Formats: sequence, structure tokens, C-alpha cells
Amino acid sequence: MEFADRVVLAVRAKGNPIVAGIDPRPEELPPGFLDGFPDDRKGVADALRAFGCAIVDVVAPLAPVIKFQSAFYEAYGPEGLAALRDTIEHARKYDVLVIFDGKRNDIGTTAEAYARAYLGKVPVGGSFEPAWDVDAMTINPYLGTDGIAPFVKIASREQKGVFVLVRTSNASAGDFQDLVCDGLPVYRHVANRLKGWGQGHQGAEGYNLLGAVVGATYPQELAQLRADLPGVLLLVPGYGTQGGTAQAIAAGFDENGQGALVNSSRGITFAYAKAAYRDRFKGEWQRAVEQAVRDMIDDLAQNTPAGRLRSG
Ligand SMILES: O=C(O)c1cc(=O)[nH]c(=O)n1[C@@H]1O[C@H](COP(=O)(O)O)[C@@H](O)[C@H]1O
Repeated sequence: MEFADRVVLAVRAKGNPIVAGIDPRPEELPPGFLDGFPDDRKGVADALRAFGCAIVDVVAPLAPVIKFQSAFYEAYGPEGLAALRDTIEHARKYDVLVIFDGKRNDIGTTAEAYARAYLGKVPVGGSFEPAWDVDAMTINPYLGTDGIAPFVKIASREQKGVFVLVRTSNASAGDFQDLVCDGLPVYRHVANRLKGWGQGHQGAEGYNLLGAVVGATYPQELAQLRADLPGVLLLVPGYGTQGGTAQAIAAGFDENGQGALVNSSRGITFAYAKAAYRDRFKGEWQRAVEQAVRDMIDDLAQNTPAGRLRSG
């Protein structure tokens, strides 16, 4: 089944549009968690593996999508990447879609290697086999069309998805993305190109394999892009810790409560450190994580069109 159709069906089946972000920072692991592991780089990577898998066990039954932020695993070198691989494999045991967030890209030929690595297959001996085999990945559009085409080609062949950074959530997002050129800010030029890049790749549910990343922290731009990009899935990070609210995200959905996937990473992964959850659940950190997901589901249901997913 096409990636975008799998997203629509998964969101419908779970009744919410949540992307649970797993961005593990060793210094924020539950108190005492690291004590059970050797005091070296491999030990920390093993702790990230154990922690990430435990988070997956809590979030995968509730959320339709999990997003892994590669940076926090890469930080621990090859051992960290092995931990990421094992945690992705653990997530694969559940009925959940997996996004690899590495914001990759390069010139066309190198972009093709990235696309093969994460979405496609690589030659091994006389045959081809998948390497990372995730459902979708994030990419950077700065290099233009030839850097995007290989991702679209391979995603299309493998029924995978790609999310292009269009208007990011960070404070300096506007440095380049808001520069006006030919009467439009650069991020809207990217959005217009994205429509072309995705042409011919629409799934049966009306959404494209090529999605757009749009931050929750810029509600006006989000509303603009929802209008500019019908049929494009929006991956919306920035909810919670970065200050994005459900009200701000509401404009990202279509009239059926579909079309936007809302990510929260620290707000879920490290929920147990928040005073309200810490006092309520004491040392039971997985219960705090579960409650954070349930609270986010309720918040989006009450304050965005995603509530329509529940009413059927
Ligand atoms: O592509 C992304 O996912 C992304 C794009 C963006 O504009 N802003 C953004 O925060 N992200 C990622 O989304 C996650 C947000 O994490 P929290 O702020 O902890 O919820 C991190 O993994 C970021 O790298």
C-alpha cells in the first residue's frame, strides 16, 4: 500500500495524528537509569537502546507514527547507530509507522545513496537488500530539484514517504525561509516546487508520498501552507516543549481532521521530568510517558479538527 494511504489508515485506526518523537538525551534519562550500564560509550548507547525500546512499548500501541531523531544516536558513534537500528527493529514489531529524522540531502547522485540507504535497497553480493528500511524520512530541499528527485523515485518504487523541510519550527527559521523573492517568501517557493516534485504520486486516500515539514510554532505560515498544499501531508513538529499549542496547529488539518501529523519528542519521551507527572507517578516513568501521550491525544481531539477522527 502507498505510504500516504498507510498514514491515513493508521491515523484513522488509532484515532489520533500523533508522531511520538524519540530523541533520547542521556542526561535526561530517568534517575538511576544509566547506573545499570557500563560507564563507557557503548554503555551509554546500550542505555539509549533499552530506554528507546521501553518508550516504543508505551507509545506504539497509542500513536500511529514514531519518529527517531538520528542525531542523538549518531552522537554515540557506531554504537549509537547500532542502538538506533535495534530500536527501529523493535518498533517494527508493532503496528506503527517509522520516520527516520536525519534531514538528509546532497547532490543528486549522493542523494540517491541516501534514498537507497533509508528507503530503498543496496547491492549486496548478487542481490539487493534493505539497509535501514524505515517508512519515511525527512530531507532538506536546499540543493533543489536534482537533490529531491532520487528520494521521490525510490520512495515511489518502495511505497515509502519523504517529508521536505518547508517552514521549520526553530527561532531562525525565517533567516532564509522568509526572504522574499519574486513576490513570495522562499518557503512558499519551496511549497510550490514540492507540488511539482510530488506530481503523479497521490495515493487512493488523496495524499501524496511527498509531505512537508511545517513547524507548529508559526500558525499563520501553517495555515497558509495548508491552503497552498492540498493533498500534501504536513509533518508538524514544535508542539509542547517548543511552545506550539493545539490551537495553533488546528489550521494544519483538512476538513476531515486528516492531513497533519503532529510531533512531540521531549514532551513525551521525558514526560516524567515534568512536575505534574513526576508528582503523580513518582518513579513510574513509563506511566508518565503514557499519560503524556493520552493528554496530547485529548488536547488535539478537543482543540483541532483531529477530534473528528474520534467521532468517526
Ligand atoms: O524535521 C523535523 O522533525 C523537525 C523540523 C522542524 O522544523 N522542527 C523540529 O523540531 N523538528 C524535529 O522535531 C523534534 C522536536 O522535538 P521536541 O521539541 O522535543 O518536541 C526534533 O527531533 C526536531 O529535530
